[in-house]
Amino acid sequence: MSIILIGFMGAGKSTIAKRLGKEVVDLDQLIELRIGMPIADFFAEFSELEFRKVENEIFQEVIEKDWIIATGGGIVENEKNRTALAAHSQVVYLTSDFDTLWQRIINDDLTNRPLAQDKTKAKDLFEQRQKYYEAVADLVVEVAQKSPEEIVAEIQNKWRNE
Ligand SMILES: Nc1ncnc2c1ncn2[C@@H]1O[C@H](COP(=O)(O)OP(=O)(O)O)[C@@H](O)[C@H]1O
Ligand SMILES: O=C(O)C1=C[C@@H](OP(=O)(O)O)[C@@H](O)[C@H](O)C1
Ligand SMILES: [Mg+2]
Repeated sequence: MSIILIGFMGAGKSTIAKRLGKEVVDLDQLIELRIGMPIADFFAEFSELEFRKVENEIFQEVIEKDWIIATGGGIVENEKNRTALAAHSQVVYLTSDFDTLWQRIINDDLTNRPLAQDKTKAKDLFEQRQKYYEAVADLVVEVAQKSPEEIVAEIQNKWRNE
């Protein structure tokens, strides 16, 4: 089994996953390939519900493979996904306080997050999801004030000797 990264928007899932090994997939990138447009455009043209259908379908496909997976922050909203994550043994929850994540989100010029347009709504989402992340995590890594390299080392050390 390989590592699956979960956590709220801005936690560093996409950044860290690509540093953890060679067989890495970013679920959002696979989704954009499948839908043929940026996620933000898909939300606007169709709906979040339609996005979740694609996200859940692709997640169930990739979790069967032995790839390092960077999920999207909302993967835990679906119960079937949570069940699959709970059955997995290397789920890493990248966590931090909301303000740290919000600063990263607003400073991120490369990714347009449709669910991060309103700080109050994003904070509500952050609070609603904590219990789901915590319930399926095999390792919880605080990411504030740590470099990507430090976070990668912390994750690799967890399973190095097992
Ligand atoms: N350890 C870190 N320290 C500082 N900035 C980071 C760190 N990890 C990621 N970032 C930055 O935070 C933003 C979100 O990172 P990203 O990997 O897209 O997060 P996620 O996939 O969890 O939404 C990006 O601008 C990225 O460069
Ligand atoms: O939290 C969410 O619901 C989402 C997070 C995004 O991924 P990142 O967490 O990698 O930004 C992306 O899947 C989409 O915008 C929805
Ligand atoms: Mg990401």
